[in-house]
Order: sequence, then structure tokens, then C-alpha cells
Amino acid sequence: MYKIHAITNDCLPFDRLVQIILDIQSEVDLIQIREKRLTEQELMKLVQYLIKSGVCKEKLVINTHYEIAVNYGLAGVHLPENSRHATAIKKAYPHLIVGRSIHSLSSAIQAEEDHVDYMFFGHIFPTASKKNVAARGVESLREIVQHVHTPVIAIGGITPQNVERVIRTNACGIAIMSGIFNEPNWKSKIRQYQLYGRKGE
Ligand SMILES: Cc1nc(C(=O)O)sc1CCOP(=O)(O)O
Repeated sequence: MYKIHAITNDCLPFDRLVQIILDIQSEVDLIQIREKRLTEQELMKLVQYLIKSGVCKEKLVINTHYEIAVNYGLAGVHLPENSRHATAIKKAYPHLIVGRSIHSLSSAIQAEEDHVDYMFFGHIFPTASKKNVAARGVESLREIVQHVHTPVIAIGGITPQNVERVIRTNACGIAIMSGIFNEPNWKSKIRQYQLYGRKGE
């Protein structure tokens, strides 16, 4: 079964965000807190509240703020493409999962040299959150997957209808934002994403 990462969509009211995370945690491998509009203080509050509400710390990765991941015992941190902190973070906190976004083969090779634990490559298909950049497509994904040993997670515009094409590239997983967090029936939607993996087992 391929990995499923859920990425928060930076626009939900606090209570709804917490509810969805609680509901989906047993269905996905990792949940990335990507709430860019929040201050560091607000992010800490959110993380504290999630843990207090019963969210499993080992399921949580936070975007950029590795100090929050360390201080609250989260599974890891997800870094942007231009971040050069991965090597230093891995050295200081070997237990922390460190992921990075990449958008080209050269970035993928750099991320591998920096010993990240996984990389996100996207966006694979057109998606509302990347309107002004052309989608990179499944063939670019396949090329990246063939060139690196580090797990590659595909992101961007992935739906239950196209997930099979993505996984056929040998990408080791998918990352989903709107397909979970913008969905009224988020739990049943995740099951649709899982279906191809189950059939392929
Ligand atoms: C957060 C993000 N990063 C991307 C990248 O290409 O690096 S695409 C993306 C948004 C993914 O949202 P959806 O699942 O709704 O298409």
C-alpha cells in the first residue's frame, strides 16, 4: 500500500480543522500542518490543542517550523524547496522525519544529497493552489522516481480518478490537500484514495 499524506489547506476554522484531523488520523500515514497564515505562537497553540484532543504526535509533521516539531515531539518537519536546513536538522535531531518539496530533477538530487527522508514532487496535475504554474505531469514524476532512492510522494491535483496513473510511476505515495480538507465527506473520500492501493496489493 502506498503512503497517504494529508496536507492542511490553510483556510479552515480552528474547530473544523481539529475535527478533520481527529477523524482522518487513522486513515493516513502523516498529516502535514501547513497553516501559513498562522503565527508561530498560533501554530504552537494549534499543535498543543491537537495533542490534547487525542491526535497522535507520531502522525504530525509541521511545515517549516522544526523547533515546534522538536519541542512538541512531533514526527517531523516538511521544508520548502529552497530550505538548506535539512542536513543540519537531521544531524541535530536524527529521529525527526525531514521532508522537502522539490520541483525539478536537480532539486531532487540535491534533496537526496541532503539526506531528506522523503520528498514531495509536484504539482502533477492542475490544482487550484498552483494556478499560475503549468502542471508537471506523470512523466516528470516517473523521471524523478527513477533517479533517486529517497521516497518520492506525488502532490498536486491528485484525485481518486487519477491516483492509479500516479502510483504506476512507482512513486511511493500521494499527498492530498483539497481532496480531503475541502470535502464535506472527508473520511469516505480518503477510502476512495486507498482503493487502488488495496486492489493492487
Ligand atoms: C501544497 C502544495 N504543494 C505543491 C507542490 O507542487 O509543491 S501542490 C500543493 C497543493 C496540493 O493541493 P491539492 O491536493 O488540493 O491539489
